[in-house]
Amino acid sequence: MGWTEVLTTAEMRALETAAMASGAVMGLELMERAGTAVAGAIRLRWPKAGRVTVLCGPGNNGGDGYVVARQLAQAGWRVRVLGMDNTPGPDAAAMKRRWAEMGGIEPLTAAALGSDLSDLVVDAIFGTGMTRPLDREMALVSRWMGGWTPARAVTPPPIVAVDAVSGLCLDSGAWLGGERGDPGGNLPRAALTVTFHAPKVGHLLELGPVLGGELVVADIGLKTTSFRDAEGQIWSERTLAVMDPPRHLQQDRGQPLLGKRAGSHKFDHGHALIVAGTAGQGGAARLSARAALRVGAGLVTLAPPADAMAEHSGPPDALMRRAVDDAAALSRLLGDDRLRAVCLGPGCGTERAAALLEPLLASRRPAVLDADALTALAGHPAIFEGLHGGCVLTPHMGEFRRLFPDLAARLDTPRPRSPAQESAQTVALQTWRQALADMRGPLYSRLDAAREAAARSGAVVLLKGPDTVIAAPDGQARIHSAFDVPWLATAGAGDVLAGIIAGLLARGLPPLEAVATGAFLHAAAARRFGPGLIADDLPEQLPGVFRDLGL
Ligand SMILES: NC(=O)C1=CN([C@@H]2O[C@H](COP(=O)(O)OP(=O)(O)OC[C@H]3O[C@@H](n4cnc5c(N)ncnc54)[C@H](O)[C@@H]3O)[C@@H](O)[C@H]2O)[C@@H](O)CC1
Ligand SMILES: [K+]
Repeated sequence: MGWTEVLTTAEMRALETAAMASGAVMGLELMERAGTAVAGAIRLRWPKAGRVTVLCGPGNNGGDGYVVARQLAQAGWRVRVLGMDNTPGPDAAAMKRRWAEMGGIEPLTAAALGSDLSDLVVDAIFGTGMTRPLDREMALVSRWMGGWTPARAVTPPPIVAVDAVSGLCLDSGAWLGGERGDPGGNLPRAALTVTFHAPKVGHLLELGPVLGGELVVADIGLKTTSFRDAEGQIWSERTLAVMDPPRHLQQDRGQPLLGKRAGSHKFDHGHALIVAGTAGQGGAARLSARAALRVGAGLVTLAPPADAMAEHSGPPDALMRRAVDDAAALSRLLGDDRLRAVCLGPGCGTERAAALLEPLLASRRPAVLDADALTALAGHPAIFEGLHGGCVLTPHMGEFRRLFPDLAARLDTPRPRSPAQESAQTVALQTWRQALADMRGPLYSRLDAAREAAARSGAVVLLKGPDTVIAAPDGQARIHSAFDVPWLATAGAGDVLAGIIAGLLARGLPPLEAVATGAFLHAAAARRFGPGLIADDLPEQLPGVFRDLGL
């Protein structure tokens, strides 16, 4: 499967609870499997047994650590364990006792680590239970893992994180207690993170991919536990991420999703209208139009005002042109229902965008609203009210901030857990709904923000970034993390993305699928070109991307 389910920490806890409640598995068994998976991943990558230091926290993450210690010792590693006194969970305490029969446990302090000479460090301090910033001592331990000691900077040994680098919020990918978006000095960077059952949201957003290194998702036998609530409903607020991109594009219930059928007509692939702006601003819309053509829309029409038409006379010749001067002209044009999708915003000018938004929204046509259209929406609440489920908003963080200032502000400020939420964690969870309503991550995430924005606007929202987040009004979401293509951050790349999505909407993809597929194709085009990319190169890479996908 190309799309992988991604869980919040609350969903993971609820899944574990459901599995145990069904009698399918016991907590101790899960912990043994989790620790075994980590030890196995280590032995695969470091086949020669060496010296390892395992840092064990107070909860089940620490419990996993004691299992890792035991298994590596049995495999011939020289194991040093540093742990905490307080291990209240019965499973973790049991694993700690089993390790204590084999070796010692030193107190987990930065001073104890100062002289450590191991080849590898296993970070099993905190995992999905991480709810607040590290205390002073653990912050020092964390800085040691990041290569800092009071005396000097050292090169730390490779770090293997159990579930996450301790300190990372697995719901948001932010560093708990740190400045949002700032990787800061001396944050530990793992060579390998082994997580269980499914990736967590925080592995894919913000600092998650930066600090986590290679991500291995280990099966611990929870796959048969269905993702349903107590009433038997499949939970609909699903988050999926592209982990294994190519395959999901090929088949959709047996039909080729992007391939074209032999004998089809150009109108079978839809007609996209790309609105352009006044003279001097046309490049952006032309990039969008070229992308819509390359992604396979049957017809693409560029619509500048009449006095800017001359500027748009150049290639590609496949592009049609039609002057649209005002709202009335757009209304008339949209009377042709073969025009299946519209792109409004790139190089459009805010005033023109505001004027054209009204007839566009009234037509209920699928539409990508980008750039100047987003600025226009932010300035006209009455127009914003007209957004509908066929609309796609593609803001970068600055535009998102203008459209949803309160949501952006919540992303800036760490939201502490309320005492009620903290205690809810200790209560046995009975239903998915209860679990998910009671518990949210300690930090508000980009996923939370995109979901709320989608629910509020009634449109599909794509929040741009190297960790692109996409949310639909019904709560479904997609994450497209593409930290490997930093050269995609180039002028005009957003215009191309808007055009790709418009082209896919014209081809009849439902909005959420058009947006998720568009984000994937956009990154794949950039990846295929490599460094040195300019936005003009992106549409030209799409045929190669399609060939690579076997379409
Ligand atoms: N949920 C599951 O299905 C499974 C969980 N397992 C492991 O269990 C872990 C989660 O275990 P826990 O829920 O016990 O949580 P953790 O082991 O992540 O954290 C332990 C406890 O530390 C406390 N804490 C949080 N932030 C702190 C801070 N800054 N300073 C001091 N204390 C802090 C919390 O009260 C938390 O319960 C996962 O990350 C994973 O490693 C695995 O054993 C396998 C299955
Ligand atoms: K950890």
